[in-house]
Amino acid sequence: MTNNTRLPVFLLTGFLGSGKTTLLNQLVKQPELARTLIIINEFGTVSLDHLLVSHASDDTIIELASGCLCCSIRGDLAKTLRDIHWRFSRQGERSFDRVIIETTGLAEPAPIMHTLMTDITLASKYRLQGVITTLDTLHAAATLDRHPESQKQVAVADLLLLTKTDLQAEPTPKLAQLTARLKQLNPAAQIRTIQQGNLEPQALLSLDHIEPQQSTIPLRQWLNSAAFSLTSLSDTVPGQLASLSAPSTTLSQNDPNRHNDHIKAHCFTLPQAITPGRLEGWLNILMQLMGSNMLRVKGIVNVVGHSGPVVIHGVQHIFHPAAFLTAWPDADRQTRLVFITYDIERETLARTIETFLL
Ligand SMILES: Nc1nc2c(ncn2[C@@H]2O[C@H](COP(=O)(O)OP(=O)(O)OP(=O)(O)O)[C@@H](O)[C@H]2O)c(=O)[nH]1
Repeated sequence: MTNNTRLPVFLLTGFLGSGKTTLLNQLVKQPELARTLIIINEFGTVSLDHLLVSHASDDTIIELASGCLCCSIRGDLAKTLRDIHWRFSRQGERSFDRVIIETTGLAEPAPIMHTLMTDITLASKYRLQGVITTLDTLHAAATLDRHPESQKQVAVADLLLLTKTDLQAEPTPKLAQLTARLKQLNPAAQIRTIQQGNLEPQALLSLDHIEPQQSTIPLRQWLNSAAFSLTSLSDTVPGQLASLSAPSTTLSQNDPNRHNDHIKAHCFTLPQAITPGRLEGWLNILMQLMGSNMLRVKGIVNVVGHSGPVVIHGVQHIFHPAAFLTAWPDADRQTRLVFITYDIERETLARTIETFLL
């Protein structure tokens, strides 16, 4: 099925109390989002969030309680998504046009994304249009320090929303530091500040998480490798591994690297075309060796024998089918690979590239 026929799904994540429900409440009041089905997952036996979300028609809120979506009740989510097509139909007409899934504050988004990518029935009916992560500006720095889940929520986001900025009199150095840290963790994500959940629906509707071959977002913008290059160490030229091993930045007080975040963003540019066999072999090895720590991998690859770029995109050990585009968007034919990793250093990635890809 094409993008036009599959239903968009938005994943709303963010640490406990960071403003997910407040945002959802504002969004569902917007006419543009009227035909939205909401799935709320709460951890614990008594769930409250679904009571807090007001919606035009209450029967378009589904609550998945007593377990966390990313672990124990992923099957429930899959079943719910399979069933809602007929459950929410009136006289054969589906009564919703999109789905927003609000996760628990402690959920890791990647397993939920995998469910959407790997379940054949779901993948034929739904497409992930965006991952939105809320961060409470007052507590986000400490939360990122203490909770790897929070870092992972940032790493896979397309849109990062900094909430509760109204509680600070004016933009503070802390807010600037937080923004710099988020850019370090996920250079390609958009970052916005919001107050009391106010966000124009278009901010969601314009997201385009995957499938650049059908996307309205230009390829270069989708990859956004320029953002990675700005914040990562420096582009790698094969054969210069010695220089890669040396620390290349001096950490200052304001440097977001000083937090020792486990998550890092890396970008590699490779001038030469790559054979299909090597690309496949390298991807297999990469996934076998470090799949679970590869939070996000995206690439535009110059493959020998193809007139256009081959686009790769994976979340942890699961890759979307590669897309073979017919033409390059501009004269630049270089392969660009961007990674967001957990506890994987740049040198390690560089070595796999040099050894198995080149
Ligand atoms: N001042 C202020 N308060 C906010 C803002 N956003 C959310 N809050 C408040 O923060 C508290 C937590 O917000 P929620 O929207 O419930 O957060 P959540 O992420 O859904 O929380 P959990 O379901 O516990 O994970 C509530 O009391 C909200 O009213 C904001 O922008 N400004």
